[in-house]
Amino acid sequence: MQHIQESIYQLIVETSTNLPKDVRKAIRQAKASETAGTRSAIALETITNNIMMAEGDVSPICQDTGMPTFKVKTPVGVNQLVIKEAIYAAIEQATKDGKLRSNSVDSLFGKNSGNNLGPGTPVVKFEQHEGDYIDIRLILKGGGCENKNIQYSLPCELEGLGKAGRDLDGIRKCILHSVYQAQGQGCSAGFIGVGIGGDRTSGYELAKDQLFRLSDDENSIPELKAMEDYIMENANKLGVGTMGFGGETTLLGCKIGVMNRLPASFFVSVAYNCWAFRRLGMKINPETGDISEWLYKEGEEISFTNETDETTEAPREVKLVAPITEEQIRDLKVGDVVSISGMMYTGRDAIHHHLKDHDCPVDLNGQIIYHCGPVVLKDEEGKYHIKAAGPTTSIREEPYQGDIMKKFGIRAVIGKGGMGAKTLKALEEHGGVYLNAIGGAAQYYSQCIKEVKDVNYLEFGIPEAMWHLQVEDFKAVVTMDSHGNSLHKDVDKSSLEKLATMAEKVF
Ligand SMILES: O=C(O)C[C@H](O)C(=O)O
Ligand code: SF4
Repeated sequence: MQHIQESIYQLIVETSTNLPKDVRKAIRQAKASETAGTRSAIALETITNNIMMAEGDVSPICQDTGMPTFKVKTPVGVNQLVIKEAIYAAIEQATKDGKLRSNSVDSLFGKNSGNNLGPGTPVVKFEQHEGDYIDIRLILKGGGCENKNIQYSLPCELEGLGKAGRDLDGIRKCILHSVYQAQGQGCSAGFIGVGIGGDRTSGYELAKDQLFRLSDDENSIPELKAMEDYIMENANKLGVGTMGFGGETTLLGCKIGVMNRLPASFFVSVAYNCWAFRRLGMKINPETGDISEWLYKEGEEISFTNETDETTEAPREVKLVAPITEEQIRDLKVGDVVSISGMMYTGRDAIHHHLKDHDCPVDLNGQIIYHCGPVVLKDEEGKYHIKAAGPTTSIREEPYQGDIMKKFGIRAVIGKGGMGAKTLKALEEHGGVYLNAIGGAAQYYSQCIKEVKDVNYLEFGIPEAMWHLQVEDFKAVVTMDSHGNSLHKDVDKSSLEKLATMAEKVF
């Protein structure tokens, strides 16, 4: 098996940089269903551009390269320890080469291991099979969509839908609710894997296993096929849309599996995966370790074309260069597009937590904070280069954001998925704005970053450090303004109303 490490390295690189065909097909269909010129259509344009850029540059589609999860099937007699070692070595190499972000963090002390190895990372599951080849599949599932996974214990009470009982209709309600509760925060439109039954652990495992199915396969259980079709049709009526901007496509795929349960338990577990659904696999020759076949790659090439016939009026575009004045911020309204040039500073979980009771090494008065944990490489001269840099989910900073904006005079924050009532109030009082960038579009934004000027707090690890970025024409949409308006609040409300129309029994 002398080539096994190289084969696994290729699997990791390809998974991080090149979306499988069934996923591309679903995204292409979503794009075709949106009216050109709408916010969702523009977001999908950025997403499809990003997919093509990542493939062309062999760079990560999204900066969050997730929890690497390997499923390995071996013929009887193959040494699984050798495969495990090869996986670890390939993971380390792919991290060094900027194909994976260092994502393994000590849960007690916050230290990033730097090489994506550590207790529980990566996830590797082995099974034996009757085949004469090694089957290795990999999913790179990011943290933002992982946070939107949800597990229901039936019977339960669901907002909008009422009581969900221990029957098919109760399951239907849970699945619809799971899509509603994700809103745009898991970078919708998403794919869901659903596990019915099991215990809390095996239920989630079953849900994740569904993500290894092709998104256009057919369920062999008629009841579940009917449920998958129903969910695809009806979840897309919720109007959450791409990135929670509203629109026609909220769900790109739904796969449901079932297993037995205990008499006292009835779990419905849902694994939510963002549009950047990175899943590939390969068959490997157990003698040499060479790749004999790629999985999830059958069929014609799926590429994307750019629409030009805009039928809706293009949104207003405002140019911003920091430091920004309160007057400039008060002029911005939900729906405006801003194009930023000049400086912005990254800050996410660790920085927000730190700044709440510390000073900042840079003057943030009038400045822009970008919720982003980039992939960064250092060259031989010691200069940093951004390899991928899309936004992270902003709601995690909800407890701190308003106070920090006021304390340091920050005028704008960029992130994705929107923020809550506390931040909205602070934006109004202080004169601040929330800007939504397109989640997962890490290559698209990385190309707007012209230089890394400096970095602070590198001891928090690469994703959590404060990177000083010089950008040019970095585009984002105003989704929360200083006049009390929030697109996220509006979409949540209207999608909950839609959900409530689906309360009646169907199955
Ligand atoms: O950690 C990140 O960069 C992003 C994360 O996957 C998210 O969706 O919030
Ligand atoms: S930022 Fe969005 S696209 Fe990237 S991993 Fe997180 S949820 Fe997925």
